[in-house]
Amino acid sequence: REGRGQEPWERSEAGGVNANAQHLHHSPVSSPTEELRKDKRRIQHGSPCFVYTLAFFSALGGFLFGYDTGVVSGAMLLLKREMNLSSLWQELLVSITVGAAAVSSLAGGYLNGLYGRRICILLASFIFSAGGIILSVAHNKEVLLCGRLTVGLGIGIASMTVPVYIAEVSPSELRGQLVTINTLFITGGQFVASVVDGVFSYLPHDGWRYMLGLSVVPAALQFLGFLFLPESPRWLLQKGDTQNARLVLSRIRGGVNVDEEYERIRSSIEEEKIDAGEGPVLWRILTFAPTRRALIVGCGLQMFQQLSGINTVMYYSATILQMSGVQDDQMAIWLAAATAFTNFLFTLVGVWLVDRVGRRKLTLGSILGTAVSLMVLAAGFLLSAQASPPVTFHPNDPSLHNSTCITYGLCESCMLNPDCGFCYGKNGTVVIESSCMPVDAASTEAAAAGRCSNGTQESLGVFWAYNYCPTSYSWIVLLGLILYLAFFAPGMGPMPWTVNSEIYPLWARSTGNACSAGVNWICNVLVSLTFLHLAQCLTYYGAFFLYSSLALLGFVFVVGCLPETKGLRLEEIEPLFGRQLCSCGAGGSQSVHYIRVNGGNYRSDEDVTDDE
Ligand SMILES: O[C@H]1[C@H](O)[C@@H](O)[C@H](O)[C@@H](O)[C@H]1O
Repeated sequence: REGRGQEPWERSEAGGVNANAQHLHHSPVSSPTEELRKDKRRIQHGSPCFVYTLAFFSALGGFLFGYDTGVVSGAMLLLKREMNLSSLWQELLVSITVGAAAVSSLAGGYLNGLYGRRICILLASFIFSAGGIILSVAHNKEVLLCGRLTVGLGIGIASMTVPVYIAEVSPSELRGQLVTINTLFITGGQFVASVVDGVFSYLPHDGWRYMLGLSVVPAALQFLGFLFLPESPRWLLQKGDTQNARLVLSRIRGGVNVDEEYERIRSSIEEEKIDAGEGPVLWRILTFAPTRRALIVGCGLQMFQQLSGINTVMYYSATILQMSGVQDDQMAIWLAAATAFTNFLFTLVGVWLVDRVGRRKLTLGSILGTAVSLMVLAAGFLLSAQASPPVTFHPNDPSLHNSTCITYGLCESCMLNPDCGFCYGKNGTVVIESSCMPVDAASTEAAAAGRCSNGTQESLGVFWAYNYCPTSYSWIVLLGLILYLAFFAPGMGPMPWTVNSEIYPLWARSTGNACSAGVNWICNVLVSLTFLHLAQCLTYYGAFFLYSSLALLGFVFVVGCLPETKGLRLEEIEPLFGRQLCSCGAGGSQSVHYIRVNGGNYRSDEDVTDDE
């Protein structure tokens, strides 16, 4: 398109670059005219009831994504004892799911283009069900690994298909909210997983079978639901199935007249066919400037979501809470559920805000707040490290002579070695007679030898701290954790998924989403696998300062590159990427509407106001 002299899309704010452009301004704050317009659209789109049903059944994919990634930590506590798992096997069982999700999300782009969204969702729910069954009947670690891999394949396909499907069936004024519901379901899945972990942790034998197997229920529900739910009308139209596309669109819109919407999608697909060029889709995306920019924005958002450390914070929330003085392990499990619930609750705020304040402002506020909260977390860890209690007691047990644990002089360095824990007594609030001991091979809840070989025994005045040090600055860490979730969950949690579902033209949508979801999963693996090493090299506060700097970098990226897509139709979004990448974000806050002027100049149904 570039260099053709005339852009098929014109920005009304562009200073009249093309005199043919019809334009429509509308203020970021809801004016009475805008409200009227919204009412008119609502009437035109009929009852959104069916769309909500579609969103619900699709978002079960998000629920399974959250459940299967969240449930494993609790299951692992039981599994490692029952199956005598080495730490290599534990790491394998946790990360194979995320790794498989990375691969299958990339493959999902191809499958989506070929077989459509509906078949992909059916496939994902079938794979989820199969994975759940394999996991619940597994009798050895190899079968478990196979189950975790299967579940990961389902997660990857669902993670890239569901947002695309919801975006394609939603009316534009509800799109942000409905796609964000998918992330609400992800965090809901993580919360339910943590409750299930809590409940079944009281069932030491086979409790993990229930934890891992319960996901079959929502997976089967989604599969059954999608047997009766329709394909995306946009995909049908793209494949030339015009009759079904019109039927489905009319069904989704509650039987009202869909001629205008249908024609608009059809003509935009026609135009895309001319624009899209030749060769593999990824190649075409990369060689066509607007889609290339959209891909950079989409992948960048997903990358910064993971680099700002959400999964580390979630995973280590139990540790963070233990630092704050929660000594009891059962209690820590329930407090981790409280963390997951907080994440869920603040995602709900995001659902409420996304179509009100828009994607750009929400993401900006969220990532800035995330960066500041990470600094608070880091400061809490720094102060705790500076006040770290020294090792004052060196037990004379010959079995310990080869252990590196006894070489540490401070709790801080002892705690950063995953093979060691801190064993201490208390005189009031003062730590006394403290030693650094190797951890028991069977459980991190006790030392391999000495006073703490039975774990914490308050009645004897003996305390065992694995992964944390007793500190009086823990409240700062706790404050940082709460602030982090409050800022991250409404914006940086859902927006990367929501924005990606809408920024690509139809021909590039599945491939664009596959790539950005792939980036999300790859960064997820990277961050989770490197955290412990990072903490050992840089300490906890160093690691969190690093995440904070990365979040600040993300802020700059969002300021420059993320345009506002609120209220625009999917067919109206591509031209937002018509300018240089770093200036794509500049026009975002103006909420300008675009109207296609190629061929017959289309008037949108909003072109009825006097501000034309
Ligand atoms: O958007 C989600 C959500 O924020 C989850 O809490 C997180 O675990 C995922 O990695 C992320 O993609």
